[in-house]
Amino acid sequence: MSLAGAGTSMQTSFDRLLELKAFEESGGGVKGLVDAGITKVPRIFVMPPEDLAASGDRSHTHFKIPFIDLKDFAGDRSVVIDRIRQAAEKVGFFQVVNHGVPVKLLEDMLAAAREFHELPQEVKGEYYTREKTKKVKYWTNFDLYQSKYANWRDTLNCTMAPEPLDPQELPPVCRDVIMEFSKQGQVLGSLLFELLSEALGLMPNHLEDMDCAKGHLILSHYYPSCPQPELTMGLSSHTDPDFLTVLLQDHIGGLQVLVQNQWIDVPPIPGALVVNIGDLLQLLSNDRFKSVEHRVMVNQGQARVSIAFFFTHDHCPSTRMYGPIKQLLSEDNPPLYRETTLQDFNDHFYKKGLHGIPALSHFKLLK
Ligand SMILES: O=C(O)CCC(=O)C(=O)O
Ligand SMILES: [Fe+2]
Repeated sequence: MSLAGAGTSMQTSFDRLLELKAFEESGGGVKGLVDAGITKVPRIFVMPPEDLAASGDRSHTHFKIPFIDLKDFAGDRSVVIDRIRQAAEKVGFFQVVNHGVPVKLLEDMLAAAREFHELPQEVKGEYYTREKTKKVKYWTNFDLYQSKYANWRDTLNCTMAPEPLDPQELPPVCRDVIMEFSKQGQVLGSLLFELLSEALGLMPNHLEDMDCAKGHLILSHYYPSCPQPELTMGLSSHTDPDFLTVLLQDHIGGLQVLVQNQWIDVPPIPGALVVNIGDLLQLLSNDRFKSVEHRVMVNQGQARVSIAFFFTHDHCPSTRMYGPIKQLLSEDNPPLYRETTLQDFNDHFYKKGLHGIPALSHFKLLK
């Protein structure tokens, strides 16, 4: 395979397509490039400096991503709900501890994901696919052909619910741990949707009764060490196309959130989980809760692993319509979005990819 390094020649869209195809046909993702010993970032990954730049000067901000101890919830529920409401309205992100998922399971999940991505290519290559109907997909850049720049990241994408996944479909190195993580994540999801419902002033079961916790994907991401981290990104700036995301990150760091036009680090905290509001919850809450832009920087030296637990439905056609929740609307707060099915929302998002106009604006009602 020939993939030219950064800055070797003028780039044409024809070149780009050829290079994307060569990358795809290699079947080894970004990790495969690194294992092959590349010393320059191939052109398909190179982002212009303005897209890479940190907006604002981070050294002047003391802002910290909210940190919420769910243990307090047993004592004073309203305190936890207030904190969650503030975080969901202002930042769209918070970290939780004492969330009920055993810390040992978190460690095992990260280790198993790393083990999968570090398997020899001939072994993990069996799972490499872009086939939409497959519930277990190992791939790189879900939007490889749609987005302007490829990201420095590979993913094992598992659709776990609502239709149960046959564990035999999962790679043996991470089979048991993914099944257990799915079970425990589901329990935490129910609790979070309960607290978020109350934070919106609704009955505790409101969001779960709308099937927000019914489906989930587990995305095991691997961000290989990068020879020129100043030229590319692990994951471009985006918002999540789901109701809610629970993210487990390892100790390396690199996740940043855009708060008041400044990129703020989400520091790894052992045993903690990062929670963020997705586009669909912003839509349901009529913009009260915010689905906020975030991105992942890469580094030279260490590969990073993260596990994103996406609450949404994939592979599950449902005619259920999702729009701003009626109880939250009033004359002063008219609906900002039209109703959509998850199928339509997902189709729009996957056709578009990560870059460009945010998916939610497609569903916005014209004023
Ligand atoms: O790897 C991370 O820290 C973030 C992953 C993420 O944002 C996503 O999967 O949407
Ligand atoms: Fe994300």
